Amino acid sequence: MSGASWVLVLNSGSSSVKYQLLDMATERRLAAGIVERIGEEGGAGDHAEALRRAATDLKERGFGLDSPELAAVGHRVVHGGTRFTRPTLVTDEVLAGIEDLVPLAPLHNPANVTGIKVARELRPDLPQVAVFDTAFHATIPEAAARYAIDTEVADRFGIRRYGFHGTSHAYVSRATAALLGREPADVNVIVLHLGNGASASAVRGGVCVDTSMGLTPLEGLVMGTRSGDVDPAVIFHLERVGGMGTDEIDTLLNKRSGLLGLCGANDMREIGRRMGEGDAAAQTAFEVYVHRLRRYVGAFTAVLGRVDAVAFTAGVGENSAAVRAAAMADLEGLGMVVDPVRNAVRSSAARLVSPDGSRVAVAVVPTDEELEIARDTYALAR
Ligand SMILES: Nc1ncnc2c1ncn2[C@@H]1O[C@H](COP(=O)(O)OP(=O)(O)O)[C@@H](O)[C@H]1O
Ligand SMILES: CC(=O)OP(=O)(O)O
Ligand SMILES: [Mg+2]
Repeated sequence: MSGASWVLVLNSGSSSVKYQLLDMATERRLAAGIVERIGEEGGAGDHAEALRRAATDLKERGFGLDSPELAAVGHRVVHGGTRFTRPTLVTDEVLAGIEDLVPLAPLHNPANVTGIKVARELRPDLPQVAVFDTAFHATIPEAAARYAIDTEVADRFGIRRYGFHGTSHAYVSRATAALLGREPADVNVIVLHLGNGASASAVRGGVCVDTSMGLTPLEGLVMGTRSGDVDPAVIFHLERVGGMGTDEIDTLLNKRSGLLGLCGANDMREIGRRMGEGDAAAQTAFEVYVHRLRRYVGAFTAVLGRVDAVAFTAGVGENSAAVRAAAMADLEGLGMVVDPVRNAVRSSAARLVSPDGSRVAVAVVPTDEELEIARDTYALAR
């Protein structure tokens, strides 16, 4: 490859496309944007149109995708199954492999496939790299990855814990070690990625050993619109007693549950405001959210045996002092303490919120999935 050093990163979600252009010679962000409300009124009609809007926006800002500086396009792909466990150069065969995984991630993988197809059309000459959310979790041992159901059935249908948000868990666990001035191999970290989707991971010496999401991004923590853990029998009950169909229950648990289902709002800022006004449903939603989080902190403390750091990241983790304080309250016995003054500081930098000399460092570590994807992409494409 020539001296081209720009990487375009595409993160195609179920209803939005986030894009960033980075110059990997300096790791500087040249431009970033988002096309939201895909398929809704006032938004782009579909993902293909959203990507064309992104290309037009970049062109207007002086970064046309026809530029010879563009070296590669990196795509966030949510589900890589057992087949894709590292960043992968996209070929026709790889694209077909990603399409094969659509049944395991029906909300996410179709958008990722469209993103790859449109980017290939725009620049057929460029390497396209798929970076998988599941890849960092490929090291999770069998004891944590296997569900206790009939092995033959599980293997036939690919039912196991895959885990998601892997680029974030990888990036944040390394950045946490750097914040502590230690090597990733020397630290055990619990990473709490709390965005719209939310997941926790247990990272031992840089290697992921457990995570809260499972076969799909539905399991685990309470999320903006997803329920996280429920007794699987809730589904049978809704079918048999509630007369609901499979798709209806899927939509209920993925899109009408979590914080939204509990109080009608999926944004933690609004929940905070409503709690200030004495709204009981918002208070309950907050408490259910925090209780689930604490359960996973406890579980992953046991999984790791020794915890050096707890890292809060993504929209809620980076911005909500209230969630951090509540999640870590009364955990002195586990060595986890939050200093209220440090916790109240607003900053975009990685920082400690625990007092100096704490047994466990509690930290806010901003994630950067796009930079991580751009690094993986550039490393493969150049
Ligand atoms: N200042 C803030 N205080 C509390 N929560 C916030 C704040 N800013 C953002 N959030 C939360 O972060 C969520 C979005 O997180 P983000 O990581 O950007 O999501 P995504 O999964 O879409 O990447 C919002 O829905 C909101 O709940
Ligand atoms: C996998 C997943 O939950 O992604 P997001 O948080 O982008 O919805
Ligand atoms: Mg996110």
